[in-house]
Amino acid sequence: MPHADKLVILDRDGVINRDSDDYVKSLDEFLPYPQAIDAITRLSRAGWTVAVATNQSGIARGYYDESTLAAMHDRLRSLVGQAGGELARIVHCPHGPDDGCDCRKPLPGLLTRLRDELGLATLEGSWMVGDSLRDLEAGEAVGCRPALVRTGKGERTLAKHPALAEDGHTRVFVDLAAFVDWLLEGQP
Ligand SMILES: O=P(O)(O)OC[C@@H](O)[C@H]1O[C@@H](OP(=O)(O)O)[C@@H](O)[C@@H](O)[C@@H]1O
Ligand SMILES: [Mg+2]
Ligand SMILES: [Zn+2]
Repeated sequence: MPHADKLVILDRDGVINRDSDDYVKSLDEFLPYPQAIDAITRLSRAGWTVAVATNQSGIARGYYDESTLAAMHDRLRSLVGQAGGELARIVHCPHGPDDGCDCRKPLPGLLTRLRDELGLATLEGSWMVGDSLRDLEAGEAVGCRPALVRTGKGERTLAKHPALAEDGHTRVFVDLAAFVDWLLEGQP
């Protein structure tokens, strides 16, 4: 049974796989970082629940479709599975900025969906790991602890919002592997 204090919610592009300013539009462009696959595996094998919450406005923009996205996520699940790990859920927002949905980060709709689907009463104390401010804002809206990684848009995020590194609340890591190293070190 998942527990909020042993749940890590990951942004996808720029955290799990290479991001692109031109969007990740095909299975060939979906390039998971090996360190991220290993990190997810280490987390899940240590008893943590790992989920993914990703904005995919490229669908609304017509750059790719749901079946292409599903193929990327099948690839991701199989890479993690082959490494001995597990992803509990992958949820995405297919909408565009002007669609007025409640699930496009920084709105927390993807995270409350994860909370409900995982049968949790709250996400208080869970981790939200992202490369963009909107990821962290979505997490904090529902009580998640924010962690920023420097991969993907992370360096750009820090350059635009330098206070994130000094706010004493947001943890900053070079990549997902470094976050998992830190998180698991602190475990009994
Ligand atoms: O980082 P996550 O949430 O997993 O996914 C981000 C992607 O959906 C794309 O989000 C877009 O933002 P807009 O949706 O155009 O604002 C751009 O930042 C793209 O570079 C990026 O690939
Ligand atoms: Mg991202
Ligand atoms: Zn949405």
